[in-house]
Amino acid sequence: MLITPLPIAGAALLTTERRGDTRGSFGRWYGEDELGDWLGGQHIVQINHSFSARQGTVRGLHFQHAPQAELKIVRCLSGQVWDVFLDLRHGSPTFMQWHAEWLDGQHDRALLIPPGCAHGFQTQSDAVQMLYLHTAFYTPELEGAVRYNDPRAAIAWPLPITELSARDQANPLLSPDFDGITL
Ligand SMILES: Cc1cn([C@H]2C[C@H](O)[C@@H](COP(=O)(O)OP(=O)(O)O[C@H]3O[C@H](C)C(=O)[C@H](O)[C@H]3O)O2)c(=O)[nH]c1=O
Repeated sequence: MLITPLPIAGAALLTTERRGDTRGSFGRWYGEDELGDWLGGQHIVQINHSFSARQGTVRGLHFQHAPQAELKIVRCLSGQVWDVFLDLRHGSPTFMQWHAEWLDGQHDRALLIPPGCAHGFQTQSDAVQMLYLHTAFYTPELEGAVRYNDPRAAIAWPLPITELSARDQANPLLSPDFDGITL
């Protein structure tokens, strides 16, 4: 696994190998031993999957508050996404900065997103499947969100948005004096 640090502290692009043979291919996608300190002593406890039918769909941006703040590893299984995360950590040198990567089902790349960052993506094709590895259990009462068009985040979605959940449409805007979440 190649671990490439990203401009947001604690985030990385994970590139894994795909060993091909006459049957097809095999890849080791995750190894706690390979990630070591990047996991900060946390372990994967929940794995999720989503399917988005239509190009232009936006999901997010979501995060969980402490004590269920979670590290996420996200990978695209089919189709293509523009995957983005926003640093909400109080005191972080990259507070309120976002970073995005193109992920797709053909290239073995995944994003490691540290706790305290809100995550979202926009599909760039139809029929997108995403895999999410989480280090905390889903805890609705500790879920937080940033609205897709929050001017303080200024996320530059590549395409016009075609699908957005009612909940994500109604996500609150960050107050002008929001100075981050504590973990
Ligand atoms: C996350 C989650 C959700 N749910 C339920 C809650 C809703 O009834 C339904 C769909 O949830 P939601 O609308 O939050 O799904 P997305 O909008 O795709 O959000 C996800 O995608 C964005 C980009 C993320 O980063 C989050 O990991 C995740 O929240 O599944 C569960 O039952 N368990 C879970 O772990």
